[in-house]
Amino acid sequence: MSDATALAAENLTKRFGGLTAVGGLNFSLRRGDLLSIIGPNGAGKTTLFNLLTGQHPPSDGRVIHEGRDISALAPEQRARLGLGRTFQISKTLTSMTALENVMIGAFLHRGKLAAAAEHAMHILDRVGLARRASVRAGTLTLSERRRLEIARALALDCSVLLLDEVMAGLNQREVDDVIGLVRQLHAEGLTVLVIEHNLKVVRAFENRVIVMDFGRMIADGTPDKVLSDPQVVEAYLGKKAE
Ligand SMILES: Nc1ncnc2c1ncn2[C@@H]1O[C@H](COP(=O)(O)OP(=O)(O)OP(=O)(O)O)[C@@H](O)[C@H]1O
Repeated sequence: MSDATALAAENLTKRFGGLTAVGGLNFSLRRGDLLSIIGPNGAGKTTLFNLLTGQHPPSDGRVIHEGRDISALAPEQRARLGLGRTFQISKTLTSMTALENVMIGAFLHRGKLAAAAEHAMHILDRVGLARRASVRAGTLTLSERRRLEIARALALDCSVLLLDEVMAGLNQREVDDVIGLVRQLHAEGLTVLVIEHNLKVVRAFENRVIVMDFGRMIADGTPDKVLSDPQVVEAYLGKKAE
């Protein structure tokens, strides 16, 4: 795996009036890294994603992608550079089929309908949804919709994938399946950032974790190290880590 920096935050800050949702965050990811981001409700995790993918302009600091400052770029421009994401509130178009949902993104990049359909089908297969291609997205199960969200991000040929609580509401078997999918995408070379509340998932990934609290990073390291850090236990868990 190359050690080139895929994505970095430099003093990244977002203020909403008097509230600092993200305050002076610094981290750097190499291509092919997998990073979990945890923290209590309101810690600033989704705001961090919004800063990285351009939904929010930063109040201060910079977002660096492959060595280039992309802080002033719009979300679509960042998507074209390879930043793909899912949203906490699904953006799948429920009246369209799974295939059509993925084709929209594929079409943006390919510009020809037949090529977009072929690419979208390939992606549905990659996320395990090929058999559901012609089913309306609104009738998919929650777990399938999460896969579809991921497929929509992949359709934009992303090299960095940001997943915002894709496991929320899934049962254990479904969580295990999505963990498998994320591992597979990571093994294929994607750089992956995962916002996650389920600590079993964070442990399962066995990769770097950063912990946010009140917009700041309070810990950074392996799951074992981070989840036994007294500051994390107090701030995040409010009790002894499982
Ligand atoms: N557009 C906004 N305008 C004003 N305040 C906001 C906005 N977006 C987020 N906030 C505030 O910023 C803080 C961080 O919110 P954020 O959604 O990033 O937290 P989070 O860690 O993702 O929480 P959760 O785990 O509940 O999703 C919260 O206090 C939230 O109310």
